[in-house]
Amino acid sequence: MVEKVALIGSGNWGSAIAKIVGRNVLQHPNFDLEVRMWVFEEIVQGQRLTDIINTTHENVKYLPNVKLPENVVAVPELLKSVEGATLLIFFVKGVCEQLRHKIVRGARAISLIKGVDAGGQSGLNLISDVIKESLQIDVSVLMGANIASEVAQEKFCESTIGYTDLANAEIFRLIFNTHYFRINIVQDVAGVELCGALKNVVAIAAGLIDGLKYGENTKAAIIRIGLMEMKKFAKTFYEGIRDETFFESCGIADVITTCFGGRNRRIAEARVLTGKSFEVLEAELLNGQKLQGSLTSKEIHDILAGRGIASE
Ligand SMILES: NC(=O)c1ccc[n+]([C@@H]2O[C@H](COP(=O)([O-])OP(=O)(O)OC[C@H]3O[C@@H](n4cnc5c(N)ncnc54)[C@H](O)[C@@H]3O)[C@@H](O)[C@H]2O)c1
Ligand SMILES: O=P(O)(O)OC[C@H](O)CO
Repeated sequence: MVEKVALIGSGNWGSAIAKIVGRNVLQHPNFDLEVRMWVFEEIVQGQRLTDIINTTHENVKYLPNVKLPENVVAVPELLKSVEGATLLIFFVKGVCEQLRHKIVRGARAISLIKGVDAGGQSGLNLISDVIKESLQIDVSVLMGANIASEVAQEKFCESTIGYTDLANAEIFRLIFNTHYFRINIVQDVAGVELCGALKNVVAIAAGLIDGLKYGENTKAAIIRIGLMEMKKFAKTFYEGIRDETFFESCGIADVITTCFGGRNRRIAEARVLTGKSFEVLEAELLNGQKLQGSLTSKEIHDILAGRGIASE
């Protein structure tokens, strides 16, 4: 079977991954050479972003100064972007319902979205489960210590795929793995995904203490306590979470990178220094990129409060 890849989303991370996947499909047999990337259309410098990407091969708004492979094609229509696709890579949530009954039989998906879906019986849904239920397909996840701009510059890092179906994990490893972006796979979707979501909460805490100038000892304590709380949260809500997952790139490594280099840390520090709200700072400082951590913090707090365990 010929595999065909579609990227659903084209922000900072989506574009960095487009560079990797676009190149990798050219290296392996049995892959369609065209990789479609769904772009939420917007006008940038008087032109449609899709036209800019398809002529300059650069996402000038979300990943400037990085060339994308020419076989990555920006598509503004969601349904057209997934036509014939057997491997779906998600960067945005909230579009699955539009894809219901519209994807090819035998397709598999992977979510690179670091967040949760506040809903379901326990108040908490994994985004991978939302995708799985909407599309009735197997869904893996990829999370790790991966600041997009550094990955796009081909600086060495690692990432973690959490899987249920080993064959699907292996095919996704094939399209993501490079000498500078090294993939490890673990059979723990919930553990890997919750690491990716919860590290953003720890990043907000790290940014706040940077703003308060508490110093490096306090930050190290926040990182250690944060990691322990991530583990406790994951084990409270899901069975089968593996301790080892927290030592993968998606665990300790992502907590470290995000507490030093990420957008969430930066905006939380600015929150203390300026007194402005997270929403205002997101709009002022991120040029269209999204801040996940403040939203996830609130969702996680509400979920815990709903169970009467927020104080833990
Ligand atoms: N940026 C990173 O370094 C990084 C690294 C790893 C994981 N992630 C995660 O990947 C996911 C995607 O992040 P990103 O950095 O690619 O995105 P981003 O924050 O750079 O960009 C936001 C994206 O949302 C799109 N958008 C804006 N309004 C929209 C709307 N109404 N409907 C649909 N799309 C809309 C924009 O076009 C853009 O593609 C997030 O969950 C993030 O936590 C990011
Ligand atoms: O810039 P942040 O805070 O969204 O973090 C980016 C990545 O998730 C780090 O792995």
